[in-house]
Amino acid sequence: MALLEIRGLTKDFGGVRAVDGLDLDAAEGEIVSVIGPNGAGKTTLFNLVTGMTRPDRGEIVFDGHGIVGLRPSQIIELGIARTFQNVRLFPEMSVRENVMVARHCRTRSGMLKAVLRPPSFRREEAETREAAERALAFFGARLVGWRFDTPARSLSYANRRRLEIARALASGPKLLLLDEPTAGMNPHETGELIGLIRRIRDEIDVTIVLIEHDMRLVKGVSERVVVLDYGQMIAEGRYDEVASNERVIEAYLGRKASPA
Ligand SMILES: Nc1ncnc2c1ncn2[C@@H]1O[C@H](COP(=O)(O)OP(=O)(O)OP(=O)(O)O)[C@@H](O)[C@H]1O
Repeated sequence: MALLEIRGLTKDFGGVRAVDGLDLDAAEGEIVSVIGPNGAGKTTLFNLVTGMTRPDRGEIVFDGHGIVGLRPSQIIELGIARTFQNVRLFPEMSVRENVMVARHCRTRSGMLKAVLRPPSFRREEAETREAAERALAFFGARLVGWRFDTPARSLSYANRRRLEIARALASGPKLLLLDEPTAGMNPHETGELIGLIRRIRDEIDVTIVLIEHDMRLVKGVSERVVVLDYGQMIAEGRYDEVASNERVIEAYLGRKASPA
């Protein structure tokens, strides 16, 4: 059984059908890229899976649970984490704190314990801190050591994007959704990210679905590529299969990104 099963997913915004009867699966441990021209419905798909938007029709089953109608926080607890197209961090909080916040969906202490700070709270906080530091260590030296305590706003753009991924990992997901992880990165940084995404899958045992316009990354990481256009899946397969598919080439003609 697939880890994620989407059936007949449909979402309208006024007169626009952003997602149109979509069926999509992701198997455990797979890396799937979702590509398509601007406005194809990719981000709406992520918003539907994470509970930020409610579908008009269709089913989303994750790890055996129907998740349509659950709150985003419940979906995170079940094991789906995401990053956003535009970086969304707490700029004044430190690098470590930004990641610790995400870990709180796995902790049990409430407000009262946070004020009284009994030993059980302090133990849990130490564990949260260690989990955050482990997630940050995934990026080599870039986000560790003295950077643990620097405010997120002082990081370079590429490091802020890395921090977002670390934060998503700290929530302990089974499924990681990355929305345009290379946006704003230079070719060298993109090259690094290709290796990193594979390492995350191999070492943390997480399934990854990503939206991406940079075809170098799509080619470099995907086991399967799904192409959307006007909310429908128009092609699916290995990168070289979809890149030479006539419907895909046609969908991209005259639009921004192209599957070269
Ligand atoms: N909240 C909203 N209200 C109205 N229309 C929306 C909303 N969100 C998305 N849409 C519309 O739904 C369609 C799909 O948008 P979506 O952002 O999902 O596409 P996308 O494939 O992620 O595009 P891009 O590659 O540009 O990020 C577009 O026509 C968009 O204008």
